[in-house]
Amino acid sequence: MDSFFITGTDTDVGKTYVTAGLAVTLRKMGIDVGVMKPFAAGTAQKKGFKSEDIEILSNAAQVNDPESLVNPQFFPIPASPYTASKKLKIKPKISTVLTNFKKLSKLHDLILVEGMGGLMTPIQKNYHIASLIKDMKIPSVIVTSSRIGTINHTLMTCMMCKKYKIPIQGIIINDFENGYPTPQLKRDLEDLTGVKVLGSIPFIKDMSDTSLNRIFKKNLDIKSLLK
Ligand SMILES: Nc1ncnc2c1ncn2[C@@H]1O[C@H](COP(=O)(O)OP(=O)(O)OP(=O)(O)O)[C@@H](O)[C@H]1O
Ligand SMILES: C[C@H](N)[C@H](N)CCCCCC(=O)O
Ligand SMILES: [Mg+2]
Repeated sequence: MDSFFITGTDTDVGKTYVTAGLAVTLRKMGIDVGVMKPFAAGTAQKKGFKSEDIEILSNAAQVNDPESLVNPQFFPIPASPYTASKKLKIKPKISTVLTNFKKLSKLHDLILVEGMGGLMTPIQKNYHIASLIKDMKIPSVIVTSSRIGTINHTLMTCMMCKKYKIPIQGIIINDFENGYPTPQLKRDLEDLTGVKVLGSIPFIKDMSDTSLNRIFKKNLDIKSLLK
């Protein structure tokens, strides 16, 4: 069963929320889901995982994989690995990330890998999130918002995926802020990109398993995701 790299049009577009919802829904279908966030950045949590994203994803997938495996590198400043590693004079651990991904793939049926920022977030000078997806040899899922302006961001992201020859399994609209009506946005994005929109996720008030499973089963074409 294929793993997926959940990328997005930007930071804060909802990759974590969408990946968590997918993890719960696939787990409830009996799939042994693993999660990974190769690189994370920001203010480290005082307890548990440094990255809040990893805490959310591990809870959603109900896995006990160690932090060192699921999040090989955490940068304690809110920036790309390229910027943070220059500032902190440390090297991004790309080979560790790829080794860990292989290890996780042996432990679970599939891995949901969450990116960081957008597709062209630099990890080092000539190596971006897009390069990492290529090296992981897995298809992408693009999370986009419904905000006015999302069409430009989504088209650029799809074009760069095509340039890097990264397969796109589908686009997921994260409709948590007011913007375009989602049926119109779905129609326009599919027409403009030729990529299937797998569905649209509304504002999520309750991140419980029951709530996420209900919302994602109702709003997403999971069959197309897994085909
Ligand atoms: N569907 C949603 N319902 C409610 N709030 C949402 C939703 N999606 C995103 N948010 C809000 O937006 C914030 C950013 O979302 P999220 O952390 O998923 O972004 P991200 O793309 O994972 O960012 P990063 O690049 O830092 O990993 C969340 O903390 C939450 O407050
Ligand atoms: C700290 C933030 N929430 C993300 N995790 C990192 C976003 C990197 C963005 C790089 C860029 O400016 O494009
Ligand atoms: Mg995130």
